[in-house]
Amino acid sequence: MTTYLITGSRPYGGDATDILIADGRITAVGDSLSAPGAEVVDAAGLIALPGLVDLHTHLREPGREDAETVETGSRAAALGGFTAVHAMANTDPVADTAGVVEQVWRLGEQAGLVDVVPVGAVTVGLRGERLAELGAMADSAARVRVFSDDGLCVSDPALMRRALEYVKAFDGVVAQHAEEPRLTAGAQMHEGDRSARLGLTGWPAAAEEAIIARDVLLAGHVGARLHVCHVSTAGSVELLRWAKARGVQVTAEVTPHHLLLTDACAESYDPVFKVNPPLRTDEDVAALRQGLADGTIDAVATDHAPHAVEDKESEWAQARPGMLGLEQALSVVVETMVETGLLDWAGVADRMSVRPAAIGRLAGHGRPLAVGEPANLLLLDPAHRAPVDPAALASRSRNSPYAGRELPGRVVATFLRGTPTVLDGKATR
Ligand SMILES: NC(=O)N[C@@H](CC(=O)O)C(=O)O
Ligand SMILES: [Zn+2]
Ligand SMILES: [Zn+2]
Repeated sequence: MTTYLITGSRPYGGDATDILIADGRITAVGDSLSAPGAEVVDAAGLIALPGLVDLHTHLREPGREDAETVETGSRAAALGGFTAVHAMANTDPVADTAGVVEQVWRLGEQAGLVDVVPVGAVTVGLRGERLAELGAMADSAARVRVFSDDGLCVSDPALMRRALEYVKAFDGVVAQHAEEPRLTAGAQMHEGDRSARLGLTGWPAAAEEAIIARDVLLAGHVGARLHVCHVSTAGSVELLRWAKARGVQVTAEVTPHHLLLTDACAESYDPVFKVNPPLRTDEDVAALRQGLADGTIDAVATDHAPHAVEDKESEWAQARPGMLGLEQALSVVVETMVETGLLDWAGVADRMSVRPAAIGRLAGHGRPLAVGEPANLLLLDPAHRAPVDPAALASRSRNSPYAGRELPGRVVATFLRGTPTVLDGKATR
């Protein structure tokens, strides 16, 4: 393995120093390190952070390889500074057996750009009728710990309770897509003044909050771990704060798009802004940022949801919900959380690496930048600003809500266990 000497970067935005990487680990951190034979990476002016961990990625393989594959999604992830991504189970076939999760895991190993960690479905075929083989997926080579029917809500409370009880046996967690389906039939966007004016059926905040309220009570009752996917409303943040204060083992994530964009985007009728849960109001965005800053929301997760052109470029009501996220996630967090003074760089590392790794029980990720640790890290140029060009994305899909928008920060390099997956801003494979 090549030895790398990263010179002059600022770990967690602190003082500039050198980092030496050998045999997949960080072997020295200090000033003016010398390492004969090492490949030198000049990182003056760059911030060093632990490799990012995404709890919520749609890689679309198997089934929709025209929209994304494990390989193309892994490349997008590496370019975004990620070293591990959780691959959601709403594929075709659904990842509800040991066979499918092992297939996804192997495809990730072959691509070799990030650790692809499969999420297992909670119910067979995401149908919400009976539990999938959770134990077999946990025991498989993929070692599944996160279970989710994401895309759909486990809406039956008795089934949700049984799933929570079941995953305790292997320290698993149920990641809930909180949407009471009886309240969102035909919903197209956030329910409020704007949806009324635009004539689009609304998705009320209460549809999300009702499920979160129910689920934190269930998780508290059975003593299990619950994770709430893509929290989008101020009321959800309040419920999470209440549940955590009562000692419920609940964690939650917010997406970059819910930190930046609002339902005003729907005025354009451009379906690139159609997503579940929908973009909400300015007040919701402010509460989500505050909740992430104070730790009520544990993590940023992308909900990277690639869609083929024919599924996205249609009229609003026909378009599939979901937007790309991996390649711009860190930039959006820099704009919404760092440049606003809500989080420092250590806080970014905590919410995008340390805590998501802990929630997914990924031992080798979310580790400090310190001697002896696995060399999973990224180098970011915080001064770089450029408009997003969807044609330049590594994802196979083009449904970026940030097209043409200028965002701060550029990932210059990513290392996965000491091997560069990105150098000079380009994927190495
Ligand atoms: N977020 C979305 O709007 N869509 C996701 C499913 C999901 O995350 O609920 C998808 O799979 O496309
Ligand atoms: Zn979802
Ligand atoms: Zn999702």
